Amino acid sequence: MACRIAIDGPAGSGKTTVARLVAQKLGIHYLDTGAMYRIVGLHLYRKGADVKSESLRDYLTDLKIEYVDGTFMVNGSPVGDEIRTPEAGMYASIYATHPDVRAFLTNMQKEICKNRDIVAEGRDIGTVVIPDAEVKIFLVASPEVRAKRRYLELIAKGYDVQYEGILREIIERDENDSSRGIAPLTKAPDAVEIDTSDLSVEEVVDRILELVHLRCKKKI
Ligand SMILES: Nc1ncnc2c1ncn2[C@@H]1O[C@H](COP(=O)(O)OP(=O)(O)O)[C@@H](O)[C@H]1O
Ligand SMILES: Nc1ccn([C@H]2C[C@H](O)[C@@H](COP(=O)(O)OP(=O)(O)O)O2)c(=O)n1
Repeated sequence: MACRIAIDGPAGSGKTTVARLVAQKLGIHYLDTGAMYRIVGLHLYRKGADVKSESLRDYLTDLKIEYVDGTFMVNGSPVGDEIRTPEAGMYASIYATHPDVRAFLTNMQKEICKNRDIVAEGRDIGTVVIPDAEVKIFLVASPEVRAKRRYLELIAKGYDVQYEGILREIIERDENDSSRGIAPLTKAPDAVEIDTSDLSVEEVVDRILELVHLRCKKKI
């Protein structure tokens, strides 16, 4: 039986960092669903698609997303850092509220997660993508802590950002992601909540691994 680990939470709670490490330590697949929403968000923004349109399907027909050995390819080319900007995160959050975008990506994500040991991270993994996941984690941290982490991360990458602007963006995306009508960011009833505000990355990873060994029984 597969061991599927769902890690959900708001921006900057540590999902990507801990999910990659858990997957690496267990030697299993890893899926960053946020990257998929960022790819689609940037694509739709560049096409000038109106998120209020009834249908966005026509804008998605020429977007081929492939997932090859943990790397996303878009129309045959590997995805670059352009999806990691605060703007791309905001476009992702905006267009992620549209049912056509969610259907397009959720079907792909379910396929990738089918019948394999995997760590998948995002907003709706434990509630929509893998609702029967063996392990469900919901990471939380204060907006200020998450903004500071994202600010330091972007500064280290050479982006010219201000902490106050990042805090505003984080709060706006939190509101967007948790108040939308479809697949909102919310803790699944059977998810284990971990407040990462005062925990190191290693401490968060260790807590998740303890749950994996408990819930997945086999030592994967
Ligand atoms: N527990 C933690 N303590 C300190 N820094 C963290 C912790 N978890 C993640 N970070 C750092 O915060 C930044 C954002 O983490 P990330 O994993 O991208 O969050 P998310 O995927 O939830 O948006 C990264 O630079 C990461 O190294
Ligand atoms: N499973 C997912 C993953 C991301 N999204 C949307 C909502 C998020 O604000 C954006 C960007 O997600 P991403 O995980 O890359 O953002 P952070 O790394 O948490 O800052 O995409 C979603 O609606 N569902």
